[in-house]
Amino acid sequence: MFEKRTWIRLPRNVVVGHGVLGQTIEAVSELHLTGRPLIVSSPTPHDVAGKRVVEQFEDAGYDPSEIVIEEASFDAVQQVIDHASDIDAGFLLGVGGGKAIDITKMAADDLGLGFVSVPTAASHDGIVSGRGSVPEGDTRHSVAAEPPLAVIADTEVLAEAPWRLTTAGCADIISNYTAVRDWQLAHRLKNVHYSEYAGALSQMTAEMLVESADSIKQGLEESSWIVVKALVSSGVAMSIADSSRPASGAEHLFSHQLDRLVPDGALHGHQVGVGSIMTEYLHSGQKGKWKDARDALAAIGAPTTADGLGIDDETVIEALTTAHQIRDRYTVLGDGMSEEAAIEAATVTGVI
Ligand SMILES: NC(=O)C1=CN([C@@H]2O[C@H](COP(=O)(O)OP(=O)(O)OC[C@H]3O[C@@H](n4cnc5c(N)ncnc54)[C@H](O)[C@@H]3O)[C@@H](O)[C@H]2O)C=CC1
Ligand SMILES: O=C(CO)COP(=O)(O)O
Ligand SMILES: [Zn+2]
Repeated sequence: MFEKRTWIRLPRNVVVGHGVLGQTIEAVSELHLTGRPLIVSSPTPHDVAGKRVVEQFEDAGYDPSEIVIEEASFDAVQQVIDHASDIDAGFLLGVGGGKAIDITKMAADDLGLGFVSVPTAASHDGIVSGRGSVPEGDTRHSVAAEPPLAVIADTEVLAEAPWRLTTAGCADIISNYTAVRDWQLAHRLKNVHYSEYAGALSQMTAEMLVESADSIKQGLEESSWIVVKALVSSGVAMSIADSSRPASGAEHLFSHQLDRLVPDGALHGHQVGVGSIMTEYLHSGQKGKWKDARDALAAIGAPTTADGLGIDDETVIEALTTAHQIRDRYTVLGDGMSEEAAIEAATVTGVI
């Protein structure tokens, strides 16, 4: 008997473009959500977009409530759950960068409520995904979470965000190359399930972004358009796979480990980008494609070195040699790199 099943959860409305924040009510009312909206944001996103979202709900006769979270943690998720329960929220909107959006989607999952994603930066590909990623102690939990029913990505808001957030989003996409290579390796060596559709979409998204590098320039709203569409596409790949595998391999393990070692270090996208230069080298050796990864990152102005991340060489080596411990995900790091091999990889690729 044929027993395979797949259940792909995707947003119904993906609204991207100049000024679309002003269409929040329109995009949400189509979803037939009822009850009080709870708007979750962090301090800056609250100022640049959250307030406007709240005002729109007030003007439209809803009774919105809001909460501004300060950090990405399980405590913050709990704060949102408690607040939503206190006010008897009907649905949630996450307004901000990757952390605010992840916290909202995890809280929505727990509460069994609908969730709408309102990114204020094109900095990460969790905009659409049904995964939430929050550190806890020594580990990183990427858990199934409520995927957004709608995404409202205003390119005017995204273009006004600091440019480094956009280059971080580009680097998060460029890292899909190595993520897919790790996934294929895990499939061959460990029989991990591999989705051809999700793998191909993730890879194609990275290729299209790299091909558009010339049009990704500071001050051009068009750049935010190109990047956010790639982020959406990468998130869809994760939804198809029902896993972050298409967009998260060893380069992400490296970044998650850096987050532990240097809590206020560099942006997620920038860290995974530098990680992918080294893991590409580990996959294909000195004559392999690591220079392509480095050049693609350099072309859009993302860091390619430890210095560029503002992280010292020793910490890079420590993160590389311990990254395999962060979660049960087989990658090119196998059961761990020796210190000598890590120094070699980081030195040959010019990261340190
Ligand atoms: N769930 C998923 O599938 C994914 C989750 N992530 C997670 O997302 C997080 C990284 O997201 P980021 O956005 O890089 O970090 P973040 O959410 O900390 O944002 C970075 C900074 O940008 C600020 N910011 C956001 N919008 C702004 C604006 N318009 N103007 C000025 N400042 C603004 C934020 O306040 C924050 O200080 C990580 O925790 C990562 O693990 C990343 C990719 C996928
Ligand atoms: O950052 C991500 C994809 O870009 C999410 O991956 P993680 O599962 O490693 O948190
Ligand atoms: Zn990422």
